[in-house]
Amino acid sequence: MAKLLRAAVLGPPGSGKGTICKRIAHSFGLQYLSSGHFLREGIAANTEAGMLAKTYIDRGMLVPDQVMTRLMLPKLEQLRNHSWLLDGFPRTLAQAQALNSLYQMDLVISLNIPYETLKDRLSDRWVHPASGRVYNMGFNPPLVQGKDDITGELLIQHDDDKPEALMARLRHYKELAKPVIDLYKSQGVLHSFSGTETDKIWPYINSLLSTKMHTQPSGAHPIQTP
Ligand SMILES: Nc1nc2c(ncn2[C@@H]2O[C@H](COP(=O)(O)OP(=O)(O)O)[C@@H](O)[C@H]2O)c(=O)[nH]1
Ligand SMILES: Nc1ncnc2c1ncn2[C@@H]1O[C@H](COP(=O)(O)OP(=O)(O)O)[C@@H](O)[C@H]1O
Repeated sequence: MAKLLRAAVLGPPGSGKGTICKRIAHSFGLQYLSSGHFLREGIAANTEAGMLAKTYIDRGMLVPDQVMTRLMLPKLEQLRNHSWLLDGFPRTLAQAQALNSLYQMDLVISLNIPYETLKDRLSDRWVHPASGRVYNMGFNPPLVQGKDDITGELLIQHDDDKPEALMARLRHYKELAKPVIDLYKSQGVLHSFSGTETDKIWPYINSLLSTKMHTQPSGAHPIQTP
């Protein structure tokens, strides 16, 4: 059985996790799972977990660990015969330990982006709720302003992207992400990237994934998730 790739991208809100995960999934045919997207699906579907998550997200807080592991781990179990890439999970040490009890991570990418850049990006972030497709008026604008390229449906801005919510989110992110980053550093699988432009960081990530994927055929599956 070819060894499968287990990878994750960590970073504060607006750091480009989703943008980079989409590029990796597209270039390497990896299954891509976004914790934020699954949470928003639960909120849109009015599930019990979704309603609970919304109370935390609206206050710029992280959703409780047991809600996140109950949401994410069964999805990974369904993909046990595929390589996969995680966007935005794990975000706390408890989540990382729950993940590590089931899977040995091969590669964890940590994005270090300056606060001012995050603030500017999030103020221009527009999303298509149903698909999770993300746009940015400066970086990747929609073909028609305010409309999703594929469906033509209206784009929205997340309440938690507003500057006043960002400070809280960033503070929470930093204090909770540090032990996760230290854990993967101690396992020798962490790769950190700093900068203010995804297009400048991408070539390094691309070559890192190429090395990882070619040293262990991933059994990758060509189906993309949004
Ligand atoms: N100006 C600019 N915007 C970017 C860049 N990379 C990503 N973005 C946009 O910034 C916002 C945050 O990116 P996203 O991938 O959603 O970050 P995430 O919150 O970490 O998943 C989105 O609107 C992206 O389209 C970049 O290099 N420059
Ligand atoms: N792994 C996680 N653990 C706890 N909360 C999470 C997790 N992933 C996402 N969330 C919550 O959902 C919100 C949106 O997540 P996401 O879509 O990844 O956006 P961002 O990367 O901009 O924070 C986060 O701000 C956080 O409140």
